[in-house]
Amino acid sequence: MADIVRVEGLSKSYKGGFQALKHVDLTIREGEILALLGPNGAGKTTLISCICGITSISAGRVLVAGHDNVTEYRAARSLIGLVPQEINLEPFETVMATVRYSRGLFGKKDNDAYIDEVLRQLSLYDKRDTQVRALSGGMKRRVLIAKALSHEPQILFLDEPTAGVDVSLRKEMWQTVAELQKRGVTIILTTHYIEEAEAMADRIGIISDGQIRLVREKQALMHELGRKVLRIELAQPLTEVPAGLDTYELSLAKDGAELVYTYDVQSDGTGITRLLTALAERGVKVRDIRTEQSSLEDIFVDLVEAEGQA
Ligand SMILES: Nc1ncnc2c1ncn2[C@@H]1O[C@H](COP(=O)(O)OP(=O)(O)OP(=O)(O)O)[C@@H](O)[C@H]1O
Repeated sequence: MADIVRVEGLSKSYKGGFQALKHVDLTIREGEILALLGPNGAGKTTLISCICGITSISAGRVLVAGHDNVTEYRAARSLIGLVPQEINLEPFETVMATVRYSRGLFGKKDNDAYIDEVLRQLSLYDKRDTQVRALSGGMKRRVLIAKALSHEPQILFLDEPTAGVDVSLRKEMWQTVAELQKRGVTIILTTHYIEEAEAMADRIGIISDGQIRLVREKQALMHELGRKVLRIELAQPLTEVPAGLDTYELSLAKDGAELVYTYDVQSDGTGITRLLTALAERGVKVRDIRTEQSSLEDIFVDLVEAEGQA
């Protein structure tokens, strides 16, 4: 996959001196969905605003399909659509007029056939003559996407597309984004919902404190992170892990009252039944068992904390 956006050594300090981005390097691949995941205030909005050229850069540069987004602003910007976090629509305008107006802002010639196509993609076509105020929240969000797509960009940035949105609308948005990707749009979204990154992204970038902590294929990340812990409460405490169980990743906790088995969720068999049988054969009596998923969230928090201390 070719690179469509390159961010090189990007730093951003706001007036007053606060440094929101610290030497960020990031490559976005053509056709992918990249989720930028990070806690509040991590710098996600600042990063996409800098890439889109609506916030000034303090150091470094951004290339959009080879165009520097400062020295070749127009060429770079014309390739980008940005869906902002806030719904800022003119309530009395119709859907069609709203989207047409956005296209005009980019100096593009009228092309209602294209806009109709975008509205169809977003299931808004039958609302094209409806005033924005009469739309549901989900439809308004799709109008924001239609506006962002109005000038035929190749890259779409979605800033927290589902913040404050209920579960069914969130799923609807995920579907919409997947459809857009199928049609060849490269998509970058910011989110602090881990399950959103998990559901949608090809790659996940984790950002905190103005720095990209890692960017990884989702599958690889889930593989690394998809570990579970089985806590086996023992009837009698042990002083050491019973012999002959080397194939299991076992440790003792709670002064030997608990045997902890860590296993990979992705592997075909978890080995739990075999482990429990092996324990019974060794006379180890089990009082209770419970599992804990080491979620993407745990790993995310661990990672952000560990990196923060490094
Ligand atoms: N215009 C501004 N002036 C000064 N500081 C700002 C400005 N905009 C953002 N910041 C600060 O920069 C940091 C990063 O903000 P940003 O909005 O990029 O974070 P975010 O990751 O998008 O957060 P959220 O998930 O809450 O939207 C925050 O500490 C924020 O307070």
